This record gives sequence, structure tokens and C-alpha cells, in this order.
Amino acid sequence: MNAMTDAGIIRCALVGTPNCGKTALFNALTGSRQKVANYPGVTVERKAGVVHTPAGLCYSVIDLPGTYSLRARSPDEEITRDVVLDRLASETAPDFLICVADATNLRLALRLVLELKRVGRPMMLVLNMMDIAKRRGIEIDVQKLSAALEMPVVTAISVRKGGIDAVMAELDRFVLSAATDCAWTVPSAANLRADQRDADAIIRAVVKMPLRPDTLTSRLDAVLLHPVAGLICLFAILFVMFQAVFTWAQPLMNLIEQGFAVLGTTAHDLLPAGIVQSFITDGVIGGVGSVLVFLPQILILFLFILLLEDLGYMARAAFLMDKIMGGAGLHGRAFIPLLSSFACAIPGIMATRVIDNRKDRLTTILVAPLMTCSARIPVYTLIIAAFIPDTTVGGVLSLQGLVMFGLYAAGILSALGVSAVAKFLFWSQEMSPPFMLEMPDYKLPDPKSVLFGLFTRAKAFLYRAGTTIFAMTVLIWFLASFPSAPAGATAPAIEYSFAAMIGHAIAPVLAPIGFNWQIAIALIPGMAAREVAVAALGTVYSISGGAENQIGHMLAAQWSLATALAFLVWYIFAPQCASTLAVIKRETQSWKWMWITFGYMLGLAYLGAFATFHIARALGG
Ligand SMILES: Nc1nc2c(ncn2[C@@H]2O[C@H](COP(=O)(O)OP(=O)(O)OP(=O)(O)O)[C@@H](O)[C@H]2O)c(=O)[nH]1
Ligand SMILES: [Mg+2]
Repeated sequence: MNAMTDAGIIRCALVGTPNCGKTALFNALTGSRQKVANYPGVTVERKAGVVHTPAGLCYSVIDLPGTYSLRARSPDEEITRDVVLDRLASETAPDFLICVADATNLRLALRLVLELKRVGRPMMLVLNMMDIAKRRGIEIDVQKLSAALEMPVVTAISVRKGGIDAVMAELDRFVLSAATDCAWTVPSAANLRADQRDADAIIRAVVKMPLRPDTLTSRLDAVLLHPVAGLICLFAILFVMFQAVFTWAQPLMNLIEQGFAVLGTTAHDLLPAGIVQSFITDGVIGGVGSVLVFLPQILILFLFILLLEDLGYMARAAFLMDKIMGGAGLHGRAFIPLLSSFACAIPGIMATRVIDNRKDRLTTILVAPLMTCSARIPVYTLIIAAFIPDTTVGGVLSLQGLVMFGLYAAGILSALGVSAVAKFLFWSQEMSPPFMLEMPDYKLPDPKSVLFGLFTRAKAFLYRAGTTIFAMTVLIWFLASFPSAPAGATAPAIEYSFAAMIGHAIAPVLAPIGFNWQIAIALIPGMAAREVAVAALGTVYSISGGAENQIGHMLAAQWSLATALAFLVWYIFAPQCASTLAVIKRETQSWKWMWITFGYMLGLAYLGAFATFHIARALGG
């Protein structure tokens, strides 16, 4: 037995139907922390890790997107097909396939195993989710199954690392032998039906189903998938989510804000007046601190998204929204990518790989950046807190929360509008394939994995604050501080700086939408990350305005309501994120779609802000 091939370590690949727990198994085997969630299509790219077995062998393991057949339909399934069939120039084929199957849902899983056998590589089958199978009273004769499939079969509970020893033991037993010839050909519908018949026959021989089937999922679905009650529940959930983001976070945000205020005054008092003091108080604390305040809101948003994902609700929401979105030219499959875009458009755009039809996928990519990503939260919150009174409507709903909800709704509605227009302009002739998505069973979220998800998000946000946002803040501070004011100058020092020169140069273009030069200078570094605009405004205004540490108060004193509203509208639409544009280029493999996205978003932002500014001013704002 020798796990080392001439080319290096043995390579195995995890293959299985969507949502069967491949990534959970991958994480358990390799100690990685890849994203696991309860809906089909979580993994959309290949991820590699390393396993060290008890016998001291070392394997490389690849986690792959789920698929029902190697007859790949969508870009994520193509990745699985290409890895399994050795079609990638950049990597050698896996020596060993670890098939993963959801033990509670074996029909399509076994059909895939039968198809994979024709690839001619050594294989094993991991029956995952055995905890749920046992609870439901599903009995599987593992030995008989192994004999029928002619491959080792082990059981596992991957989320709790159950059965990992058995998988490792199989890896230790594995003897590298030459793969037999690949007999796989693209299966026709008749081939798939024949495989399904064989799979069903095996299931009849080895699986004993319980007399009383599990009804919790179907009872919940009777309400949650109901065309009317289901939609009401969905909107109620989303509404509570947005209210929560705004109201629950407030006490924590106040605390962080006070912390930074104390830090700012302490630094101001301790440091001698001059460049260093200005850098620390205006640049670092005023800039980065102003963004860090928003951590609680971002975490509350993620808490909701993580809970919905783990519960198994996402696929239901997608199903409910299919009709509504279909009216606007969006496919039901677009829902999960679009909802993920509330966190950030980048994973959202990558998640569109599960959409098989190219035009549906392009439409989704085109509108994903209109979803309110978490980087807009700081901008929205800052402006809302400064300009919208903190009152309640009807005694319960916070007005500020309602405005926030309105901004989210504006993003969603404009996405529907843009996709309707895109459908009309680019592909009015084409029909979308029907919506098909397997509904996962409801599961109670695992607190550990939810906490870990929150921790990862917090880390990513802090990392961004410490790198991109910090770097941009330092740049702005530098531009706003140099050259310093000449002796005997009367205007504030910043008026003589590079920032003012650049800002004044751009300002005429932005004047029609009510933006002053301070906003102009905040928008450019805002391309690196949307939150930078908040930090930049903080720095620019604290340098021009003196000791006041509350950006909100400074803005309220200096901007008209019309400008503030125009600024909010600008942020609904503006393509203020270079990384999103780069991902669009990568995922569509075309500059054309990147520029179309950039162009239409910029156009909408300018027109929207222009209209808002002038209407608000006409109304006296
Ligand atoms: N109860 C239980 N849940 C599991 C088990 N393995 C995975 N899960 C859950 O099943 C869901 C799907 O797990 P993933 O690992 O994301 O599935 P996947 O096969 O990688 O899915 P895709 O990447 O979408 O193809 C998650 O909610 C997991 O927490 C298990 O053994 N028992
Ligand atoms: Mg996965």
C-alpha cells in the first residue's frame, strides 16, 4: 500500500448531489471552514484541502459543486464534470472518487453513483446524514448496498464529524491501481431512466422505509409554501430583518461610538498639536472608527441570513418569488444569488453559476449589484441618523427603520425594473427553462456553525477596515492635509489642500445633483469600498470642521436635506465598487457586460440623484 503516486500525493474528489453534505464532510476531513448551508448550490467552485490519515498517509481532497449528473447544465456543474472527467489542463484527474449521498434521499444520489461508475475510477460511497435517517426510522443495509454497488460504503454524520474514522480507514485501505478505461458518454434521457430503474431496484433491496413518514417538513410547507400565506410570511421575515438591522444594533453602536469618541479626545489631549495628532485623531480614529461603528448592524444582517440559510428556508423563498420575479424577467433560481447580494454582490454574482440558462444568469449578474450590500449600510445609516427624525410611526415602527426599508425596497424594485428592460432589449425572444430546485428538509440551525459564520464575517469586516478602508483613509487624510495653509491664510486649512483642488475640479459635474466638493472627494476612494465614503467624509469634515467628532452632526449642519436625499439615491444605484466590476468581468468573461453594468448604474445614479435633489428642493428640502 502506498499513497504516493509518481506525480505526488493521491488525489480524491468529493462528488454528490447538491446539499448532501459534501462540504461538511470536506471540512471534517481537512479541518477547513468552507461554507456549509442548507440549500442546493452553496459550493460553486472547486476547493482543495489535505487529509492526513491515521496510517500517516497524505491525500489531497477536492470539494466540488453538487450535481445530479455529469451531463452538466450550469457553470458550477461543469466544474464538477471537468474535474471528474479529467478535462482540465491545469490539474490531473482525481485518483479516487468519494461519492457522498444524503441517506434520507437516495434515489437521485444512487443514480449519480451508477453514472459515476462508468468513469472507471476507484470509488467509495459515504452515506451522510445518518442522524436524520436514524431519527426517521430509515434502515439501510450497508453491506448489501456495498455488494450491489461493488464499492466500499460507510455511514457518516459529517456535521458532527461522525464516521470520519471510517472514511479515513477506507482511504488507508485504498491501493492505487490504474484506472480502468472511461466508459462514460453523455447520458441520454433513456440512459438516465435506465440508471434510475437500477437505482430504484437497489433501494428496494437495501432500504427499509419507516411506516410513518416524517411530516414536520410537509406541515411547515403547507403554510410556508402557500401562495398567499407563504408570501406574507416571507415579507414579514424580510421586514423584521430590516427593522432589526436598524433598531437592535443601536445600543451597541452607541457604545462603540462613545468608545471611539473617548479614544479621539484622549489621543487629542495626549499628543502634541501637529501632524501626528491630526493623523491619529482625524485620519485613523475619525476615519476607520467611523466605519467600525457599523459592525453590529452588519452582524445582525448576517445573523438573519445565516439562520435562514441553515433552516432550509432559502429554497422556499426562491420558490415563492419565482412567479413575481418571472414577471420581471428573472428566474426563480436568481433569488438565492440576489439574497446573498444583500451581504455582498461578489458571492452573489458567483452564486449565479447555479443558473443554467446563460441569459437568466447574465440578467441576474446585471442586477445583483443593485441589491443593498452590507457596505451600503454605513452610508445609509449615517445619512438617515443625521437627517431623518428618530420618531416612531404608529407607535411601533421606527421611522428611520422605515426609510432604511425603503432604500432596500428601492434597490429590489429597480433590480426588477432593470431585468425587465434587459429582457426586452437583449433577449425578448427566448423562453426560460422552468424553475426546478430541490427543497431541502428543514433543520435546526447549528449554533456553533452560525456563531462561526458571524465570526468569519466580523473578521472579514475588520480586515477590510484595517486594510482597504485604512489605506484609503490615510490617503484622504494626506490629500486633505497637504499642502498646508500658507501663513496668514483666512479660510480653513483644507481649502488649500490637494483634496480641495481635486474636489473643486470634479464638483461642477456633480453640482447639478446637489453634491459639493467634499462629497466629490469622498466618492473617488469610495470605489475601493463603499464604506470608505463615510470614512472620507469623516476625515474631510473633521479636518475642516475642528474637534467635533460626530460626522452625523457635521453633515446635518452643512448639507441640505435635498443633498442628503440625493446622496442616498446615488448610493442605491452608483457602481461604487471596483471589486464587483472585476468579478462581473471574470464571471461573464467579457468586458462588454462589465461596462454595461457600470454604465447603466452610473446613469441611474446620476438621473436618480438629479431628480431627487430637484424635487426635494422644490418641496422646500
Ligand atoms: N443533520 C445533519 N446535517 C448535515 C449533515 N451533513 C451536512 N448537514 C447539513 O446539510 C446541509 C448541506 O450541507 P453542505 O455540506 O453545504 O452540502 P453540500 O453537499 O456541500 O451542498 P452544495 O455545495 O450545495 O452541493 C447543511 O445545512 C449542513 O449543516 C449530517 O450528517 N447531519
Ligand atoms: Mg458544498
